[in-house]
Amino acid sequence: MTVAALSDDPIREWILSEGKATHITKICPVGGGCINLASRYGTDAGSFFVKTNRSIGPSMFEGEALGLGAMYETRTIRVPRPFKVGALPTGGSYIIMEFIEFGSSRGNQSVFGKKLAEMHKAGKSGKGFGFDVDNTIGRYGPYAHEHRLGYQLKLALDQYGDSTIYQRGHRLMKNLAPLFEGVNVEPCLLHGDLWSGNISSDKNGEPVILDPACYYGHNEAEFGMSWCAGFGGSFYNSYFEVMPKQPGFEKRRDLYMLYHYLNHYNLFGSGYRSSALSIIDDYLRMLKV
Ligand SMILES: Nc1ncnc2c1ncn2[C@@H]1O[C@H](COP(=O)(O)OP(=O)(O)OP(=O)(O)O)[C@@H](O)[C@H]1O
Repeated sequence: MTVAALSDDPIREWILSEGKATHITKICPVGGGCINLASRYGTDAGSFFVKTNRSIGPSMFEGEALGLGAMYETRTIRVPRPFKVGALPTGGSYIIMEFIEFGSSRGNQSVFGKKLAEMHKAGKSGKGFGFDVDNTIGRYGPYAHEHRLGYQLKLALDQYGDSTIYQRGHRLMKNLAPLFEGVNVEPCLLHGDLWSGNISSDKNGEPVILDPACYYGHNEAEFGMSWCAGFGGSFYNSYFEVMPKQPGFEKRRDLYMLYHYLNHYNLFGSGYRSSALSIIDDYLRMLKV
């Protein structure tokens, strides 16, 4: 067996071979991200956007590339096309993707709603719920709530010893059926982490979404971050023209937010606890359980 030597600079190597550039004109840092180092590689074959991470192996970027690729293939909303993920010789990993020239605004809300709905409609799963890899937001199986909510509840118990959240959350999970009466939940391709930091527009004003945590799930779960996404009336109106609103949508809205509040509680601490607990308590009261 021959083992290919890890190139000194696999990013450069890819750009100058499969990337079809003959030379790299300049490399500029791109600000904004907190976790990874981002750069623009300018070449005679156009620009490439590259993120590197010094400590984590390629798995995180593989998840990102699979998600971007799945969304890209729907040919609906604009996302950067992923090109290559690999390991760095110094440890860590990189992702190379299409460079997008961003515009100054977030773009037209009603176009955004329509395109997002088109993605949900086109991105149907052949394999049920979940995704091929564990991405940064976590895995999800056919019993969506048990997997996603159950995972966050267990984390709150293990991490903070929060048995109140854990027990009440489980009581809610066992009693969700009335919220889904008459609803046909089909797995759709979701961005999975749709808040304003991941929503932008290109220089033509076309909406662009970035940094996904994709999975196949109920389309309504995409609005679980709406408390920091700023979706307005025109966004929802055009969304529902393509993906009609299902009965009981309003009753389930907080349930899908609960997952993200719990995730924030687990990641960032007790500031998010009361929001999560009050959603759980409101449902327990409403469902009389
Ligand atoms: N495909 C792209 N083309 C051009 N610029 C991009 C592209 N993707 C992201 N950017 C810009 O690069 C910066 C960092 O990107 P991003 O937020 O994806 O990095 P990150 O470190 O993975 O994210 P975060 O820390 O927010 O989780 C942002 O300012 C973003 O606007």
